[in-house]
Amino acid sequence: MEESMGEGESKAVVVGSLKAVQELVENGDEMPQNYIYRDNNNSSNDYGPPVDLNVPLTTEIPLIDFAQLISSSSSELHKLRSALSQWGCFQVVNHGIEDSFLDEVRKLSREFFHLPMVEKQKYARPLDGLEGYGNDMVLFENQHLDWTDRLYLLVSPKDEQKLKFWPENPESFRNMLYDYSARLRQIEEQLLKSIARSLSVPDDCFLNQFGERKKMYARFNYYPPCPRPDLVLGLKPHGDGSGITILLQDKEVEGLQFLKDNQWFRVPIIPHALLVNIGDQLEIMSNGILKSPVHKVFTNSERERNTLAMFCSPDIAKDIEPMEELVDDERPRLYKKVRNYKETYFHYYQQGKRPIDAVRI
Ligand SMILES: O=C(O)CCC(=O)C(=O)O
Ligand SMILES: [Fe+2]
Repeated sequence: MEESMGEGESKAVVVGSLKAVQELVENGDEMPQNYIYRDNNNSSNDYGPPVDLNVPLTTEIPLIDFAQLISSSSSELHKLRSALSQWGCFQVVNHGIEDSFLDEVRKLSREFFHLPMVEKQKYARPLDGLEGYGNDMVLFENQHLDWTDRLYLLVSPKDEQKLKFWPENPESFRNMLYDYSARLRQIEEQLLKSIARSLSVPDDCFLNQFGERKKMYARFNYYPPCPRPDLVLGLKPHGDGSGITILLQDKEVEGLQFLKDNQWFRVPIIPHALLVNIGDQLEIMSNGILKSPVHKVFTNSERERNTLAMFCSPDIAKDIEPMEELVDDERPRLYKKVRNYKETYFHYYQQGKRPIDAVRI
């Protein structure tokens, strides 16, 4: 990481382990203060009141046909570019993964979170680690907490996998994750090529910048029902630190919202679509043409919600910077060179700040 990323202004501390949100719910505990957005008008971030129960549903997030995209249909490429420069996200259909497999992924994810706590604790994230089962990572005193438990695992490169965090229960969980990530890697590669093509830069240029040792992380998000959806968020507003993120949404329970032109929109559920969004690193590489959208997750008091986010990012040893082809007099270079962007990402993230602001020129 370049110095320019700066040290966070607040000191990072490991505050200690928290109860899983699920435990708070099951024990009927009083809501801990750190989850509550008390002064909704004076939020700690720049995106308006964090919790808003009146956000409209949008039908405008583009739907992209994967098969047409890889056949280089010019209208689909055009749609892709406009989706990514306006919304920073799209839903992809016709991606080739069978509906039944997506349902299986959802089923096994849900089953994991429904195991007894002692069983899940076998995969607990260590205090100073990223991977494993746990809840929101606490880096700062008085940090706001998200109403979510999660299982976070590195799936690529394979020789960096930490299998001790990979559940052996449910029995087919590991195989499911191997299979799902293999399928997603193909989709990721095709998408990176298509995105390049839509920007009229060489097909492989993002893939080359990602490198042979590109990273893929899986984050299984579990949002238990929340007694105060009017005061608590499932996930605070953030842009992803990835290159691109491919999200499998819950098939029945809504929760995701995107910010576009300073207005929040709820994302509709399309049961067998995958939702793709740009992360900060692709915004940087594209010199800001592709937008890493700010998004958040709201809670509800009735039903749990399960999602699976796959974060696809460049090799951390590689420098990330705007591509020369996308810098010119009309579009001067907007971002500095960075390496290992994820390293300090979480420090900004946990303070409700945008890490990408630190690399803007
Ligand atoms: O659960 C969701 O709908 C979104 C998850 C997300 O934004 C993330 O894991 O970064
Ligand atoms: Fe996200």
